[in-house]
Amino acid sequence: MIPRIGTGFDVHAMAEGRPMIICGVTIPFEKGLAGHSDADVGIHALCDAIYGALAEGDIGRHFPPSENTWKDADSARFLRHAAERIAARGGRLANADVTIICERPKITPHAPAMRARLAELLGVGIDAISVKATTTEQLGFTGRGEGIAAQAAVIVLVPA
Ligand SMILES: Nc1ccn([C@@H]2O[C@H](COP(=O)(O)O)[C@@H](O)[C@H]2O)c(=O)n1
Ligand SMILES: C[C@@]1(CO)OP(=O)(O)OP(=O)(O)OC[C@H]1O
Repeated sequence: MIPRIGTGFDVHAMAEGRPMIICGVTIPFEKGLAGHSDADVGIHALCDAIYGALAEGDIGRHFPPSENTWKDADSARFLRHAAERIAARGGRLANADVTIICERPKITPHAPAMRARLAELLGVGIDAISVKATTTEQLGFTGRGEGIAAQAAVIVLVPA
């Protein structure tokens, strides 16, 4: 097997009256994230990292925002698809590392549940999945609480 790296990045704006769903976990918070789907910024970055590792485009190619089917869609659907693409190539996910960038909500208390959910969706052990967080020291749109960013990196092993 040969290792292929992939990276992903996503941003969603904060919005009133929406759930705050990050890495498949609903977090109690006064706002949520706006998007065409459920706006799970962590899963979207992770999907893009996997598609990138496979050189199979990005989440918008597989799930176009122009298609009403994906309105308010559970992003678990997208991550399962990314996992299926790894399997279709005869590969396996070696590891994934997701970073959530925001001041609030605090992510660390939810990181164990997030890791467990992502591992379940990807069909890998929890040790293969990392979820961590950082602020931007109150700078920029994340610092002002206008939105949340996420970045992800993966190593996918594929047959030579
Ligand atoms: N939304 C966040 C942001 C950060 N954390 C945790 O706090 C630590 C310190 O953050 P800095 O940006 O000051 O480096 C960070 O390492 C995380 O453990 C968090 O849980 N949720
Ligand atoms: C996930 C999709 C699905 O329509 O919609 P959004 O929730 O807007 O999320 P984004 O990260 O902008 O990716 C684009 C779309 O593929």
